[in-house]
Amino acid sequence: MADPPEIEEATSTRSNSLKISLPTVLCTPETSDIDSVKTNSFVTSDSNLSLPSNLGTPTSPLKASSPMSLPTSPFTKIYSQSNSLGNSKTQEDGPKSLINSSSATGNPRNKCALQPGHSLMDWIRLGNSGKDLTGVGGRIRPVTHTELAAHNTQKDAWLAIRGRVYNITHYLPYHPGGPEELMRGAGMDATQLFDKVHPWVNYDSLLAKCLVGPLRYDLPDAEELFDTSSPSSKSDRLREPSKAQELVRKSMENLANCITPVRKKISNKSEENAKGSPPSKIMQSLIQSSDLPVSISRRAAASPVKKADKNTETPTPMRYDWIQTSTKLTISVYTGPLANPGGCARITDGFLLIEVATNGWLRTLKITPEATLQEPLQLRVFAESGKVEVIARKVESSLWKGCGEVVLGVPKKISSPRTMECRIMRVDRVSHDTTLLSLTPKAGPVLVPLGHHVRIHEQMEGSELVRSYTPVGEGWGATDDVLSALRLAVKKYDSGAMSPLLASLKISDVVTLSGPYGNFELSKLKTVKVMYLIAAGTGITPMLGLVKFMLARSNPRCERVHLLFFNKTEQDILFNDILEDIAKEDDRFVVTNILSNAGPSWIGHTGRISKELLKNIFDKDSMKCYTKCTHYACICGPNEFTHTSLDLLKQEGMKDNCLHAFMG
Ligand code: HEM
Repeated sequence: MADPPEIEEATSTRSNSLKISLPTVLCTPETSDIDSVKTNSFVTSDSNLSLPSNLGTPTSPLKASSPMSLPTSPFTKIYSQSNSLGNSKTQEDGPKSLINSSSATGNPRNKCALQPGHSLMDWIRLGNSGKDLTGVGGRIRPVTHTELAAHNTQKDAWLAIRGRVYNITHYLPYHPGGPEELMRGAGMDATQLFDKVHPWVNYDSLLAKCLVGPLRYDLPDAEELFDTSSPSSKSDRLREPSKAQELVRKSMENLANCITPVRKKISNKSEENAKGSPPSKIMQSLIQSSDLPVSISRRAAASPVKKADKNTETPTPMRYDWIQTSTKLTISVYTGPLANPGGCARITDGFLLIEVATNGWLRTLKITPEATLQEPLQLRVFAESGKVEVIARKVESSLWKGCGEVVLGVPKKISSPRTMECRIMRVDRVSHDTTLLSLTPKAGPVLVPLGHHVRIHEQMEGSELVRSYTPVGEGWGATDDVLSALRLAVKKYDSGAMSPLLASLKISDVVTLSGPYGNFELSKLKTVKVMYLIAAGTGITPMLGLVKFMLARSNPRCERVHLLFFNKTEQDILFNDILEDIAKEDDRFVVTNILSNAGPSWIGHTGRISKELLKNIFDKDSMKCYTKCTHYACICGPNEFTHTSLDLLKQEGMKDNCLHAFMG
């Protein structure tokens, strides 16, 4: 699913002679040779060109001596005062003094050799790949000091600088000073530490995709807020902002910092920009050279909601937002935390149509883009925040004034599932009898809510055969080169009516799908920290998405996911390697395989689901439901297996509210 790399390593020269040197200095061995460090990013220059926030901070308007002498690194703030050592570097110092070849700390340089594949360009590529680097689904939200402090391990590290909290977990191996150095700032407000080491580093560009949200000040207790011990007279206290006012001011400032539209930071003439003036040519070429996000909408709009009928529930308003690079337009639709949306997107007669379904309601967005967009569209969801993202490619690479005209449809109640023609794009084998079919709907990508399924319809001898399949999502065996595909794991039963037919399907064949179906409610996992997943055979498919969702969620952070996976023989265990890899990487995930027909070499559990087995594997006491439960169990497999499992879990003290059985 990664975008093709659009950025060239090192230096790229544009037709207007603008030379943009990307900061090879961050990855090259150190040298005192002047020529070879000319690409060093610590240059000072003097003109009033401003970069978008991703290229320069608002507090440090980019200065260049001429349009031709732009700083070599868009990722490093230009500094013309002094560094942490007090070494003044002004333009008058001449070219030599523009080069900073000493350590930020005053020690000999202690930059680390980065592992292969961890250069700055690799980091930018990762940022552009669509991977969620925030770890919280990409939705900006306030973070308290207490929450920040909890994220202080190499596997889960957050840090705050100037009121913004960033998830630095993914950046650790890319940090030129080494992960250990960066970890010194983990779990805390690292502004001072950062400024002490390298105040010029443009952290907000580098970590733009890692932004979690503004740092919220924990509420002080009443005594502290209304400090009565102060000897100052009332009039004096009125003049000084109170602690409460100061707290509100700081929180608001941090929040504004995080939500200030990037567009505003593109230039000092932000208002003009907001009204629609496109960035200058120089800006355009800079932006195009990196394909970083350059503008987002000023305000998210909400969809109109039908007048509430007294007796019928009404949908919550849908908000949307957009962001662009020179080559892509991304529309984000916010459905709310754990709303578990379904949806689809397509381009029809030049319009971009987006449909989003939650809670039985369908909402539509019809966008008349400023210029032509092309397929294939990419559609994905951030399950925790409920954000749906549609990414469309621009036919011609340029920056638009806006995303185009948007018409929000009136929400409609969904009456029946859709039927769609899908083309097979890939066929991958995942076990001796199971194939993974990657299908793309002809009309455009479709999003199936987590834990929901689709049905395949096949005609055979005049009658229609129907089978249910839960899409397995990305990263489960097939390479993810088919954008927004539905991936279905189809097990072949030799005596089956339909599965042999499906197993014989080839690339380019067309099948009819309907859906989505299901009654799984993701919102029931709102407070869940411990998840029990009990699956048999292909009943593993709905569990896969849940494993990934639970391990990735941050609020609350999941403590444990325990998968009990029942199969006949060892070779029947689907996605075994991947599950094992996840368990190796994340000790919160535990897989227990149980075989009913184990070979002589099997040393694991055997048998069928039973009270004894559950007692052996699970901590019995932790399964009991009390008033406020933070655990949940999901079951999927043949009917008899599902019913037995449900009964056993209830006997162990689990209540209906904490149980879900996936039934085809
Ligand atoms: C707050 C805790 C941090 C510490 C203790 C730290 C420490 C260091 C150290 C010791 C170096 C090597 C400096 C040298 O001698 O050349 C370095 C380099 C660097 N760090 Fe950090 N760092 C921190 C945070 C960050 C953050 C948040 C970012 C941005 C995302 C960042 C980006 C960089 C870059 C780009 C360099 C290379 C700059 C150069 O060439 O001098 N660092 N860091």
